[in-house]
Amino acid sequence: MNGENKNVVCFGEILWDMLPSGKKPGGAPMNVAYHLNRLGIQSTIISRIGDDEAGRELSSFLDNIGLSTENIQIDSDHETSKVIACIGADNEVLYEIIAPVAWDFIQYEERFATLLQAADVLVYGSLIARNEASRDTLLSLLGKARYRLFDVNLRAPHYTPAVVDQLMQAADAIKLNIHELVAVSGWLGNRSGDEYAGIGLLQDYYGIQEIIVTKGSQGASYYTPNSRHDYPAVSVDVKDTVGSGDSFLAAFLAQKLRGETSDNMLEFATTLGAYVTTQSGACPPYSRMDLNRFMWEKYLESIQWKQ
Ligand SMILES: OC[C@H]1O[C@](O)(CO)[C@@H](O)[C@@H]1O
Repeated sequence: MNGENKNVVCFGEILWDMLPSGKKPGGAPMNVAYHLNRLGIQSTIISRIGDDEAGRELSSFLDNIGLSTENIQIDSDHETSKVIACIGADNEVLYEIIAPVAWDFIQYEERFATLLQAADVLVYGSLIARNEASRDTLLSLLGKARYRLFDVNLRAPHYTPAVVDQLMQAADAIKLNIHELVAVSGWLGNRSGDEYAGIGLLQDYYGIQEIIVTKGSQGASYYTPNSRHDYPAVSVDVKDTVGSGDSFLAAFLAQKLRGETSDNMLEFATTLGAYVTTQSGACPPYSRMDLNRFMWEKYLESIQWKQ
């Protein structure tokens, strides 16, 4: 299976990340659509921009990379989103996500439902649900999707446990980092902070079939009701970690849609996530050759090849 006939709809924010190195296109669902598209899986983003220069620039970015702007609404009352991203200790990124912005007001359109009926997967996150208007649209669309992948992506202070719970209820699969797992399973009573206890709780409470956990230097794990796969982290010289988790998710999904094994899904996801941290911003350009070279270098490092 080569994934040619598969297609994914991503719902949520599209924005400019204002980084110390300059402004870069971003927004978790847009980043996922970007990487899927680069990896040869047809994808589209449903979002909303302002009727302004920043919005027109985002539209041209999408046009240039071959992502459709057909499902990007234009808001005449709210500006295109900008996020101030600062890099803290240990390469941790701190996001100041200004509100309200155009993507807080995505309106339901009947054609989105048609789009979803033909899509293999709907990808969504929690940030888009901070405002009632986009949240209502998302909740309506969740009912139409064939398969729902929730990228938990908690961005304080833009979420509440009640809304995250609602989004969890709808999910067939979720991706979250270890801190998010501790937080979300903590709301359900997991006081130990233990990964396996947390996973068990989410599986039992929500009946979620697939859970992907990223754990920084501890690598990543993929859980189904009767299996668990682990993959170690790849060590890199980090430029910035913006969008690394989003590229991880896109690579994981691309492999899954191609019918690859769990180990291949995790391996490729970890590799692309690591590669993106060596570049600036969430959507760097790259070719198959760039990824091959990166994987090869990492392999040589792992066997401690010395010239
Ligand atoms: O979506 C919220 C923020 O998260 C990112 O997607 C990275 O994961 C940024 O591009 C964006 O500013």
